[in-house]
Amino acid sequence: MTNKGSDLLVMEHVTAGYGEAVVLEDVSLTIKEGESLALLGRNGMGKTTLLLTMMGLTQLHKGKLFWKGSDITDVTTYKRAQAGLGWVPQERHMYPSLSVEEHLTVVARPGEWTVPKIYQLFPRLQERRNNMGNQLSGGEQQMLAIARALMVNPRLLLLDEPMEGLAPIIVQELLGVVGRLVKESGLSVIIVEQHARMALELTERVIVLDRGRIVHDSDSQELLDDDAKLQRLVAVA
Ligand SMILES: Nc1ncnc2c1ncn2[C@@H]1O[C@H](COP(=O)(O)OP(=O)(O)OP(=O)(O)O)[C@@H](O)[C@H]1O
Repeated sequence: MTNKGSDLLVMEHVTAGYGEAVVLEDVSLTIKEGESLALLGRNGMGKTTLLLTMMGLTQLHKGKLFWKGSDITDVTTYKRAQAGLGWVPQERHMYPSLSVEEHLTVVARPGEWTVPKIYQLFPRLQERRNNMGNQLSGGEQQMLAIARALMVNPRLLLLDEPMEGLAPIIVQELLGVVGRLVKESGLSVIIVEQHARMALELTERVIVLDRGRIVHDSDSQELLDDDAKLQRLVAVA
């Protein structure tokens, strides 16, 4: 069960980008405890930039960010991660010389998520526990990337295109895991995904970005039920 509750992350009138270049324009967004959000939009519309901005990895031009009510606008990425923002970037950044289990233990922080609990969620990682980072398939690497972020015991998990480049059978396996995370863990999750319907089926709420602005915000089911609108917003193949 999700635990709908208080505001977790609040962005107020955020304008951000890279150096002088503005990518996000006047974005205001509130993520609540336990909420699951699909972040959709065509290529280059600013989805990754929005996640990077939450982590403090872009140039903020205007606006403010709050985490559980505290102003984190000027807080470093490291401190944001410690406070509970867990980022799973598109590039998976595995270490060839660390085993699967070492990837998990080096980042572990006290909390609900432990190695045994991770292995329950990802039995495949338990099977591969002694494999090195460079001896894993793409799907296993993605599972490990998510598992590693969970070991930090975040409150909000940011998943940037977790299914990208994976074989359909692995996508199904990963979908099952992410679905369980979203529905059972009480964690807040934001999923950036090119496969819009897949993301909508996993989540409760959706926002769509168009040229750096939020142009749609609704229940995920509502957008799933309105095919014409979904086509217009994200040009689903
Ligand atoms: N490091 C960077 N420096 C300058 N501009 C960048 C940088 N990264 C991305 N951009 C630009 O920011 C805009 C938004 O990119 P972003 O990656 O956030 O989009 P996206 O919606 O995640 O797209 P995609 O689905 O292709 O990943 C694009 O115009 C892109 O060219």
